[in-house]
Amino acid sequence: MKKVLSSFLAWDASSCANNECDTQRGEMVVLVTGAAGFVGSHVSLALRERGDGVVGLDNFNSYYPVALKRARAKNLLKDGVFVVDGDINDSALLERLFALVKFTHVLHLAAQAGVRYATHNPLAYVHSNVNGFVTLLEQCKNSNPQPAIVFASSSSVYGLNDKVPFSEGDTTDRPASLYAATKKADEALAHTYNHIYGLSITALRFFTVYGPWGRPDMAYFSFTRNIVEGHPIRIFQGPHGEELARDFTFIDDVVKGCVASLDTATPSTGSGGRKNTAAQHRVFNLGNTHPVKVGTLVSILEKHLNKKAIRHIQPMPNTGDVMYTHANVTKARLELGYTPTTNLELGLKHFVKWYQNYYKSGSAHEASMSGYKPY
Ligand SMILES: NC(=O)c1ccc[n+]([C@@H]2O[C@H](COP(=O)([O-])OP(=O)(O)OC[C@H]3O[C@@H](n4cnc5c(N)ncnc54)[C@H](O)[C@@H]3O)[C@@H](O)[C@H]2O)c1
Ligand SMILES: O=C(O)[C@H]1O[C@H](OP(=O)(O)OP(=O)(O)OC[C@H]2O[C@@H](n3ccc(=O)[nH]c3=O)[C@H](O)[C@@H]2O)[C@H](O)[C@@H](O)[C@@H]1O
Repeated sequence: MKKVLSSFLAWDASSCANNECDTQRGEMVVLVTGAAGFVGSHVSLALRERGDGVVGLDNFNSYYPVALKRARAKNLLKDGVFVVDGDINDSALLERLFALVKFTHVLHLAAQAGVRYATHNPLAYVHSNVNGFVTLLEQCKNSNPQPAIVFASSSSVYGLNDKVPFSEGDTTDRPASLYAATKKADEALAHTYNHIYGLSITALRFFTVYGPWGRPDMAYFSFTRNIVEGHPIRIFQGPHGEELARDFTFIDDVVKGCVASLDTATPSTGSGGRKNTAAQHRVFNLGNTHPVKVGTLVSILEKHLNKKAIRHIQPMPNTGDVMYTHANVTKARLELGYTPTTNLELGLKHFVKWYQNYYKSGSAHEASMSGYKPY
């Protein structure tokens, strides 16, 4: 594997041997799990572009078209980021990877995402989001040096809370979906590994992220496809006819939040499984702070696509959705300098432009979601 990796990596791993990297100057060596995914591919590129060392890890599963994941990985390779094809549950693989590369940071984005699919395949969530996370934490705990960890939690942990906007200190004990419950478990596990082993861990609660190279299972993407192809779309509403709303957040803003979280992450204080002193344990909302109704999102898409949607208004299925999300990002602004700058109108314009250009190639139509049709 060393030979394979070294031939692909465009940075000098030896300069970061013995943990001599100065993270304040951006000289980080980052393992990005889920690097072939939507958020992972964007952050990997951003890190690489400013000169950090990046190695990706992704199992290229078929939850949505594998061709899209392969296309993202191909783009990354052009910029010197090699994505290892493997599972975060493979502890032997992780051990070999960490022996080969002295990671200063781990950006952990690999997960089974999607709220409603959890009712179809709950064990996929337990496999990747719970077992996989513990396997990765164990590897980080046993590494010397121990990398600082930043990982993706989710706005879904706020569950059935109706106090808005959501702040990090709010309770998260009423998850509405199994997906949310696994993200809540991740946050609890992060606390434990910080408490016992001194691992430095930051949880980022993303709010419905969208943009170019996005996820075909998400509403903005599947709506676009259906509008273009002349198929109806289903718009869910609450039990009393209320419209659902989301704090849709553009990918570039989320990338900035991820990079700032890595830049401000302090090193872990344990070594080789032993704790020395308490290390950093943080939680941040990364949202847009302006919730938009799903029907309004559809109207914006109609405008950018110059085509009307066939709207079917339906009761929200009992599959884990919440009515409303809204982030308070004061904490992220103060500690990370996070300020979202792209509104939904502009962000969807970027997405539609990418969609129209990318789909000319047609390659994202390949593969399947293991027979699962979410919409
Ligand atoms: N996109 C959003 O709106 C959003 C919102 C909140 C939280 N999140 C979280 O952010 C992270 C990234 O989300 P995304 O939208 O990029 O999703 P994504 O599905 O595009 O990316 C996740 C990647 O992880 C990989 N993966 C899954 N299980 C794996 C395993 N066991 N081993 C190795 N690789 C594995 C997948 O192949 C995929 O490429 C996820 O943790 C997700 O739960 C996303
Ligand atoms: O912020 C989050 O934590 C979550 O954001 C998204 O989940 P979701 O908000 O459900 O995103 P979409 O699947 O794109 O749905 C957006 C909205 O459209 C609605 N919708 C979805 C699908 C559909 O056919 N019709 C419809 O009205 C949903 O009910 C929801 O209100 C991601 O898919 C999750 O992985 C992530 O954890």
